[in-house]
Amino acid sequence: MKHQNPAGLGFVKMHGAGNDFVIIDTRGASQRRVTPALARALGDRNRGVGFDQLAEIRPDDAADYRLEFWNADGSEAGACGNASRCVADLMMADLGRDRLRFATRRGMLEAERREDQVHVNMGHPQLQWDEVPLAHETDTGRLPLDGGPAAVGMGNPHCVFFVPDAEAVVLEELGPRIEHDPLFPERTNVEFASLTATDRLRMRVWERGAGVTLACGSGACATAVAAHRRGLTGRKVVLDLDGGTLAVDWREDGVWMTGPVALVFKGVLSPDWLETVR
Ligand SMILES: N[C@H](CCC[C@H](N)C(=O)O)C(=O)O
Repeated sequence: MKHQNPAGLGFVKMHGAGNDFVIIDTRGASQRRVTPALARALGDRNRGVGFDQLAEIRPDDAADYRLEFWNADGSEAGACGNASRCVADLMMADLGRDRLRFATRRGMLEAERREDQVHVNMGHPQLQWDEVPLAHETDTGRLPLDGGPAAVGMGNPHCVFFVPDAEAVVLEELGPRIEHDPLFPERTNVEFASLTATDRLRMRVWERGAGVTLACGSGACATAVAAHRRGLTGRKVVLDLDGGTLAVDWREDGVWMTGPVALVFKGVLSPDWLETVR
């Protein structure tokens, strides 16, 4: 009865504002670790499970746990705000706590449950360029820009464009061109935002390694930081993304981000399927 083989790998599927994740806990000593090939295979929405990012929970001496993030194309991401909130929601329930600390490639981050939402401190932004010298046909008149784009790091790279109407942007066309522009040797996530009120932005995103996604937490943080530095908004902003609404508050201690989280299902990857992953 090979389908009852207990060597399958358990996972949890969650999403935050439609930004969807597979979460795998590999803290157990005998657990199979995530590899780029496993991330790519699992990220396949036809032959795998499908996700925007895969979050791997690892042990950590100084924190409650460590998180590694993988994109659907098998590449690694240094940060993922929405997956951080989803995993924190799970772990807080497990640990019976309302706050925790987790280690990531960009450093130690913290999360808190306040009322029914999980807030995560994404750390301080890394300000690269307030205006990127991007020589692109983005400014052809088809997509008028409100100034050049800004480049903001949130542990991962973001290139943020302010445009009069983010809805009009053809993400599939511009996103990959900017993602792969030689100005960004590690590629970049790409955001388009327009101001809809003094404290509100409409934002759409093309993610490095994942393509169009319904939301992006670190992208929302980067966009809020860029909007404030450009004098468009204060330090607290609400962002309406394709899959829901996120709120960002750039405080003294870092950029806090919050929004909804949902547990979709728990599952077990079959050993037969795992065998096919090379
Ligand atoms: N969805 C994520 C960001 C993924 C970024 C990833 N695509 C990268 O390569 O940096 C978030 O909520 O922050």
